[in-house]
Amino acid sequence: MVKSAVLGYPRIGTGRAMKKSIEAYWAGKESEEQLQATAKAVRQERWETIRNAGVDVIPSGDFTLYDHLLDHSFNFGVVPQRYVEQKLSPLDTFFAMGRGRQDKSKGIDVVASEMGKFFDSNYHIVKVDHDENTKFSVKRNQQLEEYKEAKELGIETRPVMFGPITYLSLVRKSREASADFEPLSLLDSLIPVYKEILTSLKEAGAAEVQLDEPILVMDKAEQYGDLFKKTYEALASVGPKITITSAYGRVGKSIEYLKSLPIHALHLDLDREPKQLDEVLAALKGTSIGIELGVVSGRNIWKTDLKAAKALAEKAISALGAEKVVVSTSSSLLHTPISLAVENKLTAEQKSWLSFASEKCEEVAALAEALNGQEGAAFEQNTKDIAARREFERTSDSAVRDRVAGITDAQLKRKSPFPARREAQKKHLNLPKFPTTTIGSFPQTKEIRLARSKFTKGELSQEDYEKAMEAEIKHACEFQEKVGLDLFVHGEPERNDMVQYFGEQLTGFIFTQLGWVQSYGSRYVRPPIVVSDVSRPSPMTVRWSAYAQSQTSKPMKGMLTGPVTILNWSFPRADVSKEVQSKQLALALRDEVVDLANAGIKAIQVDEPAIREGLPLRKADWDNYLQWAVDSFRLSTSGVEDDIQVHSHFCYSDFGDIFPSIQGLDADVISIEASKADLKLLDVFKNHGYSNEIGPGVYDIHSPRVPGEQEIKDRIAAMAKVLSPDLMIVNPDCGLKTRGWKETEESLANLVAAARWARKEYA
Ligand code: MET
Ligand SMILES: [Zn+2]
Repeated sequence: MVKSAVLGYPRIGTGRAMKKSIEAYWAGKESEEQLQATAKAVRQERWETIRNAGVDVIPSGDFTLYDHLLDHSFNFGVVPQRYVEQKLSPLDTFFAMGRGRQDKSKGIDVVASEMGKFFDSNYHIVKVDHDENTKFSVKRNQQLEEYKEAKELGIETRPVMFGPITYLSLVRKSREASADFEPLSLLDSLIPVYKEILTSLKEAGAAEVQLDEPILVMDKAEQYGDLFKKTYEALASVGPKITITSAYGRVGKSIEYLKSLPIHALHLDLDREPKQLDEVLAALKGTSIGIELGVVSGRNIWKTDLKAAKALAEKAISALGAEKVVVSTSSSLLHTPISLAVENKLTAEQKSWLSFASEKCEEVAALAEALNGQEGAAFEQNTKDIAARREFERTSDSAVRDRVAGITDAQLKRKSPFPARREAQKKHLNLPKFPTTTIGSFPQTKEIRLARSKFTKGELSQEDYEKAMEAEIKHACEFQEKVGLDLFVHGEPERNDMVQYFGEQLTGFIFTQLGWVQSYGSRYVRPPIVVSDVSRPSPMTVRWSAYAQSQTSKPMKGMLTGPVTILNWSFPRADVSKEVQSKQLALALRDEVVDLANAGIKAIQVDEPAIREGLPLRKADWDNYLQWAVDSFRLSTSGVEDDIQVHSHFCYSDFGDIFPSIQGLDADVISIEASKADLKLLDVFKNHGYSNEIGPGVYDIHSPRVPGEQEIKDRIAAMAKVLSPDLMIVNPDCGLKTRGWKETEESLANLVAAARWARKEYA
């Protein structure tokens, strides 16, 4: 019998139940008991959904109130001293590690742990500090708790954890650690903790556990044979049967050592990397290791072609036998929305193309059934739906296709090189040294959100909506005058989201109403879905930027989301390459950039925060990606005269790997995140000699904490050691939409004061 499995499920709850409850708890409006009750109900709902879909292997232990990597650290008792000192309750300590905490009246002031993108997804993990003194223990046995909780509901589950090697590969090395310290060196002291947890699970009756080792899809894991051998020999001896999962890519050469581990099964991501199956089957043949086939995508929302999946699975069955084959999701389903059933604005045709988390559960179940000889109605319907989608894919916009095919080299280049552009821009913009600016968005208050949602629902007329947005933009301009910033932004009040806003105005996208996907903590996004060719019927932002410019004599920075980011933060179509989709977007944005310049906007920022996360996980795949990603950005920004200052923004500072590409974007100014990360990361700009202007963020915007003036001065001074003061601009790490006005005003006032100090200091 072939079994079906699901690796993990969204944690956000129907109706965004968790977000509501967690944020109410933070605001002091809900008690810890109320929050835990919501969490328990959501866990029950998840398990029952998966079980009712007919899935055999149901995950537990993958729930979290913030981030599951943070849970691991916290559960292992890894709580850095700065959090211990705050003397908070365990739950508040956990949240402080995730998002920082400031309560001046109580003397509480602690910054969050570093956040990082999770593999090539738009999900963020919380990377807790580790150093050579880090000790592990079982402070909280979440896997056991959840396993028992499900069992009480009559549901047998497979507990899930990160495997120890991935855990240690993802956490952060603390600033206090010695230079040659590597978290992986803690493996020997972590293994006993895993043994203890696995032993407890076995005693509680768990037959199987799932240890997620996505680090296996990275090149470096090919060197980890000894680590895997040591770890899994130790773990196999105590616990339930172990399935190792390898989501987000291919296991590559690591199969050489994986095939001799004492494990029950190896999971493969066959959505991303179907070609790896043959090699892996050949390696596993003759061993006792079974295979779990991740054929239902955990990353995209297209209906699985069950016929094709069945053919792959049949290969595995004939190589290893049905008893050793499980059909599964390619990764946890946490990257997909919960259910299509609640979407009532999508047409029946559109719905027939798609599959969200709960439908994906039905897919794995239907696939297993078919493989076991009962091709049911669901399978038959799937075949019809897939055929209809293929039919739709054949209809295309030939004007868009032709324009992409006709892209010339000249369209990828600004008129003059940076030094000449800089002179032209100096005259045009008239900014001081250490110019201050922000990354685009200002606080999105309840009133703004209400106005937008009323407008969407038709409860607010176009005219009143525009008035409301203009009032907000006017307020943003007055605010910036008051705090004394130099390069203004309009504040983005009209944007529900930096990708959705553009998608809604372009052809080729569709939108869900409730298709929320967790980005980090209680922040969820609703990625648009690219379903056909993309073009721009009319200007998208010019109206707002021009209005903003009319409100001030300071230069206004136009604000666009870049092609690669729009694509990476959407669900891309599966029938056309990402390169083509990105270039279609780039051409649409190019027209917008030109229109903004014609409307008198002198600086234009094209945000590309997602360019790095789109980087393929395997180095061999990088060049191809970087080529089209950089070309797309250049295509979108090179249609304007030299005096237009092109900015770009990235929410990270680790450019070591991709420096030449960042330089290759040839933006006049880039802003990056730098306040939380190690300033050493800035060395790469010095070492490679970055030639254009740069604004390393001087304070963290993910936390409500207000940075002191001295703190920002120190930050600028430290940065000025690495970067040329002549080329530095001063800005926060990222946009301010998640913040409140009060803390924003205090923070920016300190930022402006620090920049004024720097002008004198480095005169
Ligand atoms: C995630 S990057 C965000 C950039 C955008 N312009 C903003 O300020 O919100
Ligand atoms: Zn950002």
